[in-house]
Amino acid sequence: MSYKLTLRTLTLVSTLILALSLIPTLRRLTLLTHHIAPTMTYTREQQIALLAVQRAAILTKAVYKTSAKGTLSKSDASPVTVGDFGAQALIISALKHNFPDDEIVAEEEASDLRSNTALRDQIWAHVQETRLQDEDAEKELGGPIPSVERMVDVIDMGGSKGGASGRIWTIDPIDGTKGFLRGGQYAVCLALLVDGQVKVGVLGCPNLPVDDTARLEASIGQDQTDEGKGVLFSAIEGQGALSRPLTDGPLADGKKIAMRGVTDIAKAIFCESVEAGHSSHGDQAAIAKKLGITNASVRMDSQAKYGSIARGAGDLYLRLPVSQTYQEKIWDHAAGVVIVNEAGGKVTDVAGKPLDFSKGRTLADNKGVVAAPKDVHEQVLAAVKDVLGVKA
Ligand SMILES: Nc1ncnc2c1ncn2[C@@H]1O[C@H](COP(=O)(O)O)[C@@H](OP(=O)(O)O)[C@H]1O
Ligand SMILES: [Mg+2]
Ligand SMILES: [Mg+2]
Ligand SMILES: [Mg+2]
Repeated sequence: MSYKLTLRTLTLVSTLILALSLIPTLRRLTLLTHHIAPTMTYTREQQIALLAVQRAAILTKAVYKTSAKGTLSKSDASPVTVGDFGAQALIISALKHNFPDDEIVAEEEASDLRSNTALRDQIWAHVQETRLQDEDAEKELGGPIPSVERMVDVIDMGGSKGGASGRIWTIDPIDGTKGFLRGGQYAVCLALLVDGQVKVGVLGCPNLPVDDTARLEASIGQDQTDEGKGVLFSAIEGQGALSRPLTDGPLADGKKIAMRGVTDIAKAIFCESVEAGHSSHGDQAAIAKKLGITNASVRMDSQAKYGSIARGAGDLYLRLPVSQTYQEKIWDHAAGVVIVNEAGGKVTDVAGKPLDFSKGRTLADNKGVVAAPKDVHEQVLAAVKDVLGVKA
């Protein structure tokens, strides 16, 4: 009896010792699956980004339909509207709820709203009204912002300096604000940088056709209807690029997109900014001519250009600098670049260097943008260098 008891005690003690000795290994394993798995796949980040962009686009569409868009002129004479502020508030609120430790580089800041309470209240009215129809998805984003004061504070949470380390989200709540005001193209843009590399990108383009195969059309501005319009582009580094309809309801499934194979560069469709002050239409025309391209350029505002070439509606996007001092902003390119790369494209500056997102809020080490299918990028870049060289 006492022998049996000792044996049982011994077995119990040794099982206990074994279990205790396994704890560090088990803990390491859980940490591994917890930390490495999500950051390697970025599925959750993409899901939240898609929903956040979708919700922000619902707001911008509602603002577009109102006559009072509350346009202010910023210090660089560029416009900002109720739509830009409201979309930024909703996106930051969703990011803070899901990823409280991540940094945020966003285009807008709230100082004007602290003195202009009329504009602040106009934004608040839209922010309060905007919900995702899908209640679970709305909950995933943390639900509504609780007060107008909180909304103003949230808008100001995008002031990170950016840089080469850690997780940094970058937001352009309305890219192509001038296009938005004209009824042209605009995009709600969100991307995640990890140690200076773009890992996830989402573009919401309410005025592009849903149909990935629709012919690319110049879109300077017209009265927009929602009929057949609205697309969400997304990409995770190394996992391809997707498009899906941008609706007000539950997220549709994504479809893989790819750039067109260009066999004859003379037949390529190239797109550029509407605004002549944002890129050199003259240099771009000279480059197209050098490549034998006779089709007129397709002019449209915003990163809708990146999305359009990524799905093969166009082929090239040229953004040649107009000024030697202007530095491109990271939020104007991050999402578009990962989407084009993942669709089989290549994006560099005019010197052939990849865009470097690790330099802070701007692409301080780059000048201009040349985006093309991988196979023809070198040929396009040679024409760019030729034209710029001739000018110098
Ligand atoms: N001088 C300049 N050169 C290049 N880009 C400029 C510029 N001045 C403003 N921009 C940027 O051009 C963006 C629009 O690009 P596009 O011409 O392709 O539509 C603007 O984004 P916002 O509309 O978000 O302010 C703004 O950041
Ligand atoms: Mg702006
Ligand atoms: Mg922009
Ligand atoms: Mg903007």
